Amino acid sequence: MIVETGATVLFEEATAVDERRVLVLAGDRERGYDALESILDAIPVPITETTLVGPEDRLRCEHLPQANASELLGTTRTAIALDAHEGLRPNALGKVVGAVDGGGLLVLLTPPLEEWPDRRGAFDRSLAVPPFSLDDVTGRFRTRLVETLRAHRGIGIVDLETERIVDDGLTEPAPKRVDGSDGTSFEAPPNARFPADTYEACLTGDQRDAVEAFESLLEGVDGREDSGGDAETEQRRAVVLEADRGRGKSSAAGLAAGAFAADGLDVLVTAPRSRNAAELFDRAGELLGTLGADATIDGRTIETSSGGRVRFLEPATAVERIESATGDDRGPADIVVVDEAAALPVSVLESLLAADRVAFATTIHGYEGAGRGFSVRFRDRLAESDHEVIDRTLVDPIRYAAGDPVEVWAFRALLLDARPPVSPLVADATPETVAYRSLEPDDLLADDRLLREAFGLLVLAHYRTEPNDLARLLDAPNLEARALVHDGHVVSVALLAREGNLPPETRAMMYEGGRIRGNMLPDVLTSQLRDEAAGESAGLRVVRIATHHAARSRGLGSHLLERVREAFTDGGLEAGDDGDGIDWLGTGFGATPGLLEFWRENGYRTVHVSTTRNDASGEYSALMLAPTGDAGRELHDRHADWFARRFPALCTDALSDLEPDVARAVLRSVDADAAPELGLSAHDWRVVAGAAYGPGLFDADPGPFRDLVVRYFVEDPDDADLTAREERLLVMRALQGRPWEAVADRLEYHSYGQCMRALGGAFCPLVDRYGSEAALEVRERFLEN
Ligand SMILES: CC(=O)SCCNC(=O)CCNC(=O)[C@H](O)C(C)(C)COP(=O)(O)OP(=O)(O)OC[C@H]1O[C@@H](n2cnc3c(N)ncnc32)[C@H](O)[C@@H]1OP(=O)(O)O
Ligand SMILES: Nc1ncnc2c1ncn2[C@@H]1O[C@H](COP(=O)(O)OP(=O)(O)OP(=O)(O)O)[C@@H](O)[C@H]1O
Repeated sequence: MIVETGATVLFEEATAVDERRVLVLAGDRERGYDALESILDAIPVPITETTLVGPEDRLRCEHLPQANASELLGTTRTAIALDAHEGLRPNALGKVVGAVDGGGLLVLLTPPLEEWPDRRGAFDRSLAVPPFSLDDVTGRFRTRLVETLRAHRGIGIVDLETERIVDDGLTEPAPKRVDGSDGTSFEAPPNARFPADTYEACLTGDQRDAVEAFESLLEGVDGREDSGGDAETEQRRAVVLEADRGRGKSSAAGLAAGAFAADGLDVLVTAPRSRNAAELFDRAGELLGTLGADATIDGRTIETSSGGRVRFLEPATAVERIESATGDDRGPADIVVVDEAAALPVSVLESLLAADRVAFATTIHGYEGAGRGFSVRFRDRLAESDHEVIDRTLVDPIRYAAGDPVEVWAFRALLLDARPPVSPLVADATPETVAYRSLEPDDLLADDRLLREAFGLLVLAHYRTEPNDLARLLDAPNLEARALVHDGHVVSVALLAREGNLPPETRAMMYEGGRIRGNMLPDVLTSQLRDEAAGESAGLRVVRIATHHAARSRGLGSHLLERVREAFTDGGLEAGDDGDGIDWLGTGFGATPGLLEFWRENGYRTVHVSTTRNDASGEYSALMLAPTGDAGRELHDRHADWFARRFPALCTDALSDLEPDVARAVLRSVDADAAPELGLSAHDWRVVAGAAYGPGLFDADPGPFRDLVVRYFVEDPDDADLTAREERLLVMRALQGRPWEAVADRLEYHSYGQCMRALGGAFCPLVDRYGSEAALEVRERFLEN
């Protein structure tokens, strides 16, 4: 009874001020469910607006397991209950909190709070990376979470064991407006192209500005003149809406989509799941209703009598339709709208840029959605594209009132807004001013500023840091974090994972196709590259490294890697009880020429390139090793040899679309000792020298040319006889076998013939350097003529 009353009062306060409240039901699980059912009966929330997130479908409302919490992204629910008894995925918590409506309640079902940190759940099992066991996983993330639940406003706590309300969660706020608006009504801007109703439907000034930004997409559509009056140059355009959750960006996109459709235009909407675009379709349908447009709504397709349409397509289908559009064909739509863009892989976003007019709506701190791919990688690609980009940021909250205490709590508990130190604090950092330090989990737990700076740096610099990573940093037994600090502020940070050192049974299991947690390098080297001994030696993988953007290119990243190497190798401070240290350092990352160069400079050498692109970054991954002991040297050497040998075959197959500059940097980062012996026969040499110096043709027998190219790049990476363009030509034509026309076009040779001659010319220095007697004879013969 006490619990229902407490919950009702808390819910009423939430409703009165359009804020959210959290209610923690701590104690026995069955009692928790009993209490939850009576609460849901007591508060006036329809079952259709309630979701249970947990392992079992126990209530009459919608049910989702934590693993599927992404379905809630971008949706709005009045009450959500999250059952954390069998474990809590931090990512799921982030997604769930973001979907609760103003005036709504999040109910957390937890074990007794004092015991919760020590309870191991399903998520903890994912942190128990071999050779570590579940007992090695700690409960610091939950310790911190419980502290924040106790400390923050707006969070009620019920002790189910004593049936006591420990904290009523009431904040007794001053009364305020509850319709989500700031009270203003919005008028259309002068010369607006959208109907005035579109603007009048907006709830904040930010949303109005966002809708206005969409008007720019009308220019040039369907023969409409650009505002500059130049209809010939059809400027491609992109609108980007950024906001924290619940600021009304999907709704702004929906209002614009409705206005486009009323005007007879075809709008294609895509998002990770059709459900994520629910608000967008609701607003579009409502606006068409207000406008009195004759519209039919059928699921995720709205059609208007003026020939307009708003329809949803899955991202893959949308990409396929957009990319297959050719020439004058405008493609599958006049305008493409991408909702929850941050939750889509960068490669998909990039493909969507094939559309002339495209809008992206994305969250800023909501990296609970998918990581920071949008800001970290995609922003650069967008800037390089020929789209004129219009940015709008929506600040004022709509889903819930400004100052909502649950948003404040979620940001803190999951570090959604963690940032690196402000630039002036680290602007003067150099390798001479910084100190190397270990970021021990207990230190991070005790020092929130240190934790925020380190985690904030990782989030900002990487496309895939999420709340689960915060828990990993605090609790995973295989992870270590090290940093360089300047005046106590984190300026460079590295996340390190212990890998390898695996017992024979585990290695055999991997070799026979079994899966293993963590251990990325041994796993790939064993399962894909068929080396059963790969997991034997002990290594340390640099999972992530980042330097503050205000202090890059001063040698700090390299300094941190050097300090890590010293500490973890023979005789180093962190070399372990036996003082023997690790056998190798390693890394794996989305390969770009700059990063490959960074790692090469630091002594790491490539041993593998993935055969598929990384979903989130759209890049191929490079795996690199830096041996620190004999066992590591052996592991490296055999893999470097195998890699150099297989690379040409990969280039005509899985890596046929690898960027030529990445291929150049990959080969240059292979250890020179792995340069393949040239087994060219006298005849092979006559073919190669004949193409370089005489009338011979590469096409007649490409094999010997390929070996030569690999040798050229690997053997002496710092000594280039060829220009960058010639090297790209070697990669694209000789290694990847791309068609002559495509190569000539991409490298801007005037003709196919000129491109063929250039390839022959590019082999001259290679014949000069490596050619056998037979090759040199051919050369002399043609040079004399
Ligand atoms: C496993 C992984 O984590 S891989 C991902 C690495 N991290 C990131 O990409 C996050 C963003 N980037 C960064 O934080 C930094 O640029 C780091 C960590 C890569 C390098 O840190 P820094 O302190 O700048 O390193 P340092 O000064 O020792 O070396 C810089 C050199 O690396 C190379 N380099 C590093 N990154 C790049 C890049 N993106 N593009 C081009 N060159 C690069 C360059 O040669 C550069 O020298 P230059 O600026 O004189 O041309
Ligand atoms: N103009 C509007 N008219 C009516 N309701 C609106 C309007 N704008 C926003 N809302 C309501 O406010 C809430 C948040 O809006 P919306 O989903 O568009 O925001 P968002 O920034 O896209 O949020 P998320 O990041 O969670 O996807 C929704 O419940 C939506 O129905």
